Amino acid sequence: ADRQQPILNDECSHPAYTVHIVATSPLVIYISDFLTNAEREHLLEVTKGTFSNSAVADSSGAQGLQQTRTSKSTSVAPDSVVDCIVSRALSFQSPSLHPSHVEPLQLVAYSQNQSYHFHTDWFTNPSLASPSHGGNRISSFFVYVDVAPGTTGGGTNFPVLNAPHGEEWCKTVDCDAQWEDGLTFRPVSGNAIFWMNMVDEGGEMVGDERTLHAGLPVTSGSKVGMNIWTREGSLGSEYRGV
Ligand SMILES: O=C(O)CCC(=O)C(=O)O
Ligand SMILES: [Fe+2]
Repeated sequence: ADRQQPILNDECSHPAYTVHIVATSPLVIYISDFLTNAEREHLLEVTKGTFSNSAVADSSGAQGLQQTRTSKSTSVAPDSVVDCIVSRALSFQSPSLHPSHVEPLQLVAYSQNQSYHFHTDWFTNPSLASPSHGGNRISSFFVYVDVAPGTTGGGTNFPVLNAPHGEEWCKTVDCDAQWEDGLTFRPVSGNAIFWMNMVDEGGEMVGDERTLHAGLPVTSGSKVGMNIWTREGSLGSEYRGV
């Protein structure tokens, strides 16, 4: 009777998330309710006090601090809840995708006036996409883990992509944005954006320039997001922290 009760079930049950295709080239999919509230709280709890200034890889491949990314980041250590989220992200993509293709999950926290300038998640520097790195980042999930009530700004903007038409999109897409600014997702807790970073060019997979995106400045409130990056191949164990 005095046995400690697990906070969450270890069975890894998945929420009934819903998906909508936003674009087919590049493939962009919007996912509602990708995380449960219990998972969101768990991620915040296990990373509390571990955030430090976000790094960016420069053209030489070196990781450094830059004004283009003013948020704070942390890696999430694997546990049963985290592994369950990873398995969800894997099976979303393919039933045959091996967990070794996924990078350690990263949380990124923005407070007022913080942002992440335009970038691609795939690396332009081949040294960061070598076979031991599992090649390049084939896909990205950006998950809104926690958006404070009343937060303004903090959308995720794809300047080269077109916003889908229709009133029904306006909860998830910023319908007030200028057409020429491209596609901007509103930050909504628990929801996620999935996209493919690479495209087949004559039989070779290359980074897709159209996946350029930014984390727009949070103008008030705060936002915590999570990156789930999948590599083309198996990531060496030294990069998976195991
Ligand atoms: O904050 C966002 O909306 C996007 C963040 C992002 O693109 C990243 O962390 O790679
Ligand atoms: Fe990104």
